Amino acid sequence: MAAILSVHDVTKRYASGYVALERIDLDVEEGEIFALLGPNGAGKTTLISIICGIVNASGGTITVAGHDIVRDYRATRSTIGLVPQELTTDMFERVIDTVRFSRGLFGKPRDDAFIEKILRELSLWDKRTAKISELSGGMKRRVMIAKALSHEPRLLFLDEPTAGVDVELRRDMWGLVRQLRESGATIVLTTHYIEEAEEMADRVGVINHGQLVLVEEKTTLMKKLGRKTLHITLAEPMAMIPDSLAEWALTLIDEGHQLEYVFDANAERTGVSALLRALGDLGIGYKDLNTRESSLEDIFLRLVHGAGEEKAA
Ligand SMILES: Nc1ncnc2c1ncn2[C@@H]1O[C@H](COP(=O)(O)OP(=O)(O)OP(=O)(O)O)[C@@H](O)[C@H]1O
Repeated sequence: MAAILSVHDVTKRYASGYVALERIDLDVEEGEIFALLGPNGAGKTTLISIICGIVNASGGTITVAGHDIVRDYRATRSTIGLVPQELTTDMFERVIDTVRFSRGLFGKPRDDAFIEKILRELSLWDKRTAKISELSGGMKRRVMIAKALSHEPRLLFLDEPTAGVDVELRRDMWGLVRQLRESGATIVLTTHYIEEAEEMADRVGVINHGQLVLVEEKTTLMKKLGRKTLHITLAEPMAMIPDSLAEWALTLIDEGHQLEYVFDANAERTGVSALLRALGDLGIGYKDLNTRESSLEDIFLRLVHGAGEEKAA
């Protein structure tokens, strides 16, 4: 598949001297959902703002659908839709007017049938004459999406689409994003909710301290870096872990009632059976065993805290 977005060697140094992005290289393919994951302040919004022409890069080049974002500014802008983190729309305007106006801003001819289609898809049609100030938070967000879609962009950026929304609305939003992709759009979303990336993305990029530390297919990432955690519920609580079990680097949890062992699920030898034998030799009884796959969250935390760097290489 062809890249609709190519970011090459992009750096951003703010006037304060702060380096928010360092030599970012990234290709996003047409039709995918790409999640840019990172903690607060990692540089996600800065990167999106540069691609959308709101912030200037200090170095590097970016093309959108083959157009250089600086040289072919207009062509780029009409290819991109941006749903910013903050609601930035006139609260006293009516839903349909603000969406129509957004389309006009891109020089697109008025198309009532198209506006009706997006308002219906976003369940906003019944609210089309309501003032934005009268809508719920979730509906306001949908208006922002309708505005971003009004000029038929091929590449849609969603900056923290579900920050501060409740669980139900978050699920609705996920459904909506999938629907948008089915209609042919490429979607780049930023999030610091790992669950969101896990749920939706085809590929995940992890950004930390202005550096893209990893870009990977989500399923490959979870397999490659996947760990399993074994919980052993002890017959009798334990005060401390015997020295002879040091090689398994166990953790005593649940006030001494459980031992936790983290292992590489893909390894030839996981160490599980040797551990169970060692427990038997020491006369340590157990009542239950339970294993769980590491989630993207575990992987992310390891990466962001540095421990996963060698695995990301
Ligand atoms: N105009 C600016 N001048 C100086 N520093 C800035 C400016 N804008 C952002 N920064 C800094 O750049 C870093 C990256 O900010 P950015 O908003 O891109 O992060 P983010 O990953 O989107 O975080 P969040 O999830 O909190 O939105 C932060 O340390 C921020 O303080």
